[in-house]
Amino acid sequence: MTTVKSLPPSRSTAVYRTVQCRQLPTENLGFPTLFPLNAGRSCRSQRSLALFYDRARLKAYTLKPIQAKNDSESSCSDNNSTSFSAVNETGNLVKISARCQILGNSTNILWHDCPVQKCDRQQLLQQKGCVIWLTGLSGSGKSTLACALSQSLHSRGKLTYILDGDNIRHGLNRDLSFRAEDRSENIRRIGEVAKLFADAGLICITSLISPYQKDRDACRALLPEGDFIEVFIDVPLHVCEARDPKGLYKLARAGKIKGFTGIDDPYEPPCCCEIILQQKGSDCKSPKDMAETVISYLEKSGHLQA
Ligand SMILES: Nc1ncnc2c1ncn2[C@@H]1O[C@H](COP(=O)(O)OS(=O)(=O)O)[C@@H](OP(=O)(O)O)[C@H]1O
Ligand SMILES: Nc1ncnc2c1ncn2[C@@H]1O[C@H](COP(=O)(O)OP(=O)(O)O)[C@@H](O)[C@H]1O
Repeated sequence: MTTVKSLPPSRSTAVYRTVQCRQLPTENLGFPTLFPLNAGRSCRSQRSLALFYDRARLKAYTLKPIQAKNDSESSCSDNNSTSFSAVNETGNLVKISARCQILGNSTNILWHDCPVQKCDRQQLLQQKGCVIWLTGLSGSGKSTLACALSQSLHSRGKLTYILDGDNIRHGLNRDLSFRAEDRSENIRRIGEVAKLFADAGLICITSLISPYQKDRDACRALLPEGDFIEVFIDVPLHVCEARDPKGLYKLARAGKIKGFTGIDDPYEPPCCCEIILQQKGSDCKSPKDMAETVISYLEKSGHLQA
């Protein structure tokens, strides 16, 4: 039977949010089946090393290589979650459930840790890093709210940064279109960047249509519990269309833009988000009032202090 190395016994029954699996050219580091079922044969090698870390307790240990005995039933399901058995330092068999993630096409990459960690940066900034994810139709007021929120938090001495879809499509994501797979890639990349900003200790505000639930969920899963705050700006299509500040709805209705969200491309409203800012009839709160609603949430959630 294999043994688990460097796995703190007190943590051994925790639910691990992410498991990164990769192969190393090292014998005796066996973790054969912690891979999606559709992974290539080479991924199932007996020489795979499972590296796992618990994002919720990032400070305690970031990445610990383990040796583990795979469970006979263990394999990643479609949503990449899995459970497996391992033997902890005290020799007890423990069950670990995890999300697993394959490290793309790269090989021989290990996590590098720094003694200055997220909690140290948060202490310096006197705030907690998080992502405020604004989602809604074009013209619903995402960019306006993002600015109002950033201004209001800035005036309270809080460090924020806005990732706006329009702007990022000028640079990092200039290669992406509005086809479904490109929208997903747009969200995935921005989700990863937002995660880095939150890890830096900033309050990162994203302003993207982000029309698909599964993409927003995937970004949520990148962050520790409570640090992804999804805000749905729930403004009816006819209101957004009447605003039409860029004239895009008009072009979409005229068939000059294909695949425009809300017209001939879907928008999936969040099924469970932290905050809904709703426009009721002709009554719409001012951007400043909406920002206050979000700030009250941040105050209660403790993100405005270290
Ligand atoms: N086909 C189509 N559908 C929707 N939106 C379109 C389209 N083409 C261009 N635009 C403009 O691009 C802005 C949305 O970019 P996002 O990166 O937020 O979109 S997405 O999240 O990837 O769906 C969006 O900006 P906002 O109005 O700020 O939402 C539009 O101005
Ligand atoms: N709370 C609000 N009440 C009324 N009008 C608003 C509000 N928020 C934004 N707007 C207006 O709606 C239009 C679209 O806002 P914008 O922030 O660009 O939306 P989005 O980024 O979602 O496309 C702009 O003309 C803006 O002035």
